[in-house]
Amino acid sequence: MTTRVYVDGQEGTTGLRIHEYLALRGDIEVLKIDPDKRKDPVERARLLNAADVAFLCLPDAASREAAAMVTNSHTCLIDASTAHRTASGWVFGLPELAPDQRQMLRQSKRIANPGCHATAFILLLRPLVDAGLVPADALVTATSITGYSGGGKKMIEQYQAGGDPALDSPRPYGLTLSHKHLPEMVAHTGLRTAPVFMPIVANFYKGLAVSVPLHLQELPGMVTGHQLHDALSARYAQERFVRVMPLSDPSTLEQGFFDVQACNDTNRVDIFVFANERQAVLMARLDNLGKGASGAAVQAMNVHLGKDEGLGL
Ligand SMILES: NC(=O)C1=CN([C@@H]2O[C@H](COP(=O)(O)OP(=O)(O)OC[C@H]3O[C@@H](n4cnc5c(N)ncnc54)[C@H](OP(=O)(O)O)[C@@H]3O)[C@@H](O)[C@H]2O)C=CC1
Ligand SMILES: CC(=O)N[C@@H](CCC(=O)OP(=O)(O)O)C(=O)O
Repeated sequence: MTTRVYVDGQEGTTGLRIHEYLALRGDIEVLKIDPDKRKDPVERARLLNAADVAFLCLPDAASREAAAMVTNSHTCLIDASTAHRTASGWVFGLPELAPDQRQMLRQSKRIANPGCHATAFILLLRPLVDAGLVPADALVTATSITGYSGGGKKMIEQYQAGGDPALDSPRPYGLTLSHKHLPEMVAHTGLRTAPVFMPIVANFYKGLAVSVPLHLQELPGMVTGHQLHDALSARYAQERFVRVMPLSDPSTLEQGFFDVQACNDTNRVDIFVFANERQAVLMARLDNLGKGASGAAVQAMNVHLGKDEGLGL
């Protein structure tokens, strides 16, 4: 039996990439909206209600509007926006979050997929908070380096137009210290306090790496880099899309520089612990359009439908 899928926001960065994944599948019938009607509420409502699964690849306000248009109990919504990530009644679309997450995704018709920075941050911290190695009341900081496609169509156009020398160098942002991913970072790690979070966008298309520095002496007991690494390795041992790299990854240290783009065109997250006796830096890298957005959305659909989680890449 084929699954009928509609992508609301089909012309956007996330929507287009989801279509590329769906095109590889024989078990999916894609419901397309006439391009002239793509913002027509009547036509959108018709297709949203006709779909078994509908992806919302829209700005937050339009996602809330789309969710309200679904009047049947059958359609499963998978929202890529920030609108519902901590909302009650919605399950967080990160299968690797906790042992019972897949079961919750199977049962729910409302799935809110994580933000790209948040995916990396949560996958680093959640197992360590659960294991008591990082206490829930720890005060944590995080930096993220991201490609410009994370900013959607407008930012992509701005970078690709060229001619603005300010865009040549990396640009820190989120300097109001209220980035939109902070609520989900708190809600899904178990941390009580939001991290000080500084994202940096740079002049490359895609790829993202979040870094979390830790002073080991500030953690309870005598936590070592080995323990942090062991806890992450144990949690993700059975996860096909999360790879925990060797402690203080020798090949990265040999190169001397971290490659932010090495997960591009995959649905993978690579996790690193670099450590000495006093300090550690946790790092997670992913493709912001893959595991950070469209790949994750298709994976969540596969989990919901009880299908193989692979994306057919
Ligand atoms: N890019 C990324 O790395 C990630 C993005 N996300 C989230 O996914 C969502 C989509 O992001 P992204 O694809 O980057 O954004 P884009 O700006 O690339 O695309 C958004 C699309 O939504 C369309 N749209 C806007 N309003 C409406 C409406 N009322 N009805 C129907 N369509 C509408 C836009 O149309 P038009 O073409 O006319 O502008 C556009 O095609 C956002 O909430 C974003 O935050 C999540 C994770 C990562
Ligand atoms: C470079 C850039 O601007 N990136 C976006 C994040 C993209 C993402 O994950 O987005 P959503 O939360 O919108 O789903 C940002 O930091 O706001």
